[in-house]
Amino acid sequence: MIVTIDGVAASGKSSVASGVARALQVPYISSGLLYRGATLLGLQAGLDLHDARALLVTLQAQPLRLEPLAEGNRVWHAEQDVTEQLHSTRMDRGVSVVAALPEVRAWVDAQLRALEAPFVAEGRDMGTNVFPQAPAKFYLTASPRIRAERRARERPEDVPAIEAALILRDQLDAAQSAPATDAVVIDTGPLTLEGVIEAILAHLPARVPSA
Ligand SMILES: Nc1ncnc2c1ncn2[C@@H]1O[C@H](COP(=O)(O)OP(=O)(O)OP(=O)(O)O)[C@@H](O)[C@H]1O
Ligand SMILES: Nc1ccn([C@@H]2O[C@H](COP(=O)(O)O)[C@@H](O)[C@H]2O)c(=O)n1
Repeated sequence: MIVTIDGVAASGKSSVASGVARALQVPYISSGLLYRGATLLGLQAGLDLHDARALLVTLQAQPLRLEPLAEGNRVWHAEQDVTEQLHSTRMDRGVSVVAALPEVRAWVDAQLRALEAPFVAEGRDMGTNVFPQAPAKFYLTASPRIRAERRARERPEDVPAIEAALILRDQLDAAQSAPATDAVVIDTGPLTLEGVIEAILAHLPARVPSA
């Protein structure tokens, strides 16, 4: 069984995916972490983030590993856990450039498709491109202001600056962020985190066929 949860930036995808996965007692997969990991390697190597060839050479020479722990996914680079370096304003600015490169997308897709189901996968194109065969698909939205207010509780930045950055990232990610035609779209704005998780669980068939 694969459940996909896609959506716009900071719509709650990873928090919701974690809660749904916990309820189903399966792992969850944060695909965005692989794009963030690729961005980190590019920045550390001083590469032009538009240079797909150089990025791929770096990724192949220094593999990244996604560890889908229930309490929060981790990313390993060789023997080093680099997860804490992946969520910052600097990383948010660079990641959409890297994620627009077809070669990097193919690299991430291959990593994800190699994982053994069952799991809950969250990102932008889990339901459309990576796991189109998934039997249960969801797409999370919320207004930029609400998302910025939520994020401001995690980062010491003001709401308008976060909101502007989220709107920009949504625009840069638009090509890969359309909801699947068979996804259930949930506006998380009026819902609590627990409310979103419950809404998704309520939509799941009692027994989801293997995908
Ligand atoms: N329904 C909700 N009600 C209140 N807060 C929420 C809700 N959903 C998510 N949050 C909070 O919003 C913030 C962003 O959530 P989260 O990091 O899960 O989003 P995301 O879509 O995975 O973000 P990103 O795209 O940047 O990786 C977190 O602080 C989370 O606790
Ligand atoms: N399936 C995906 C997932 C992510 N991206 C890109 O990575 C960035 C970070 O993702 P978060 O989920 O951590 O926000 C995101 O802004 C996209 O650029 C993607 O393209 N496809």
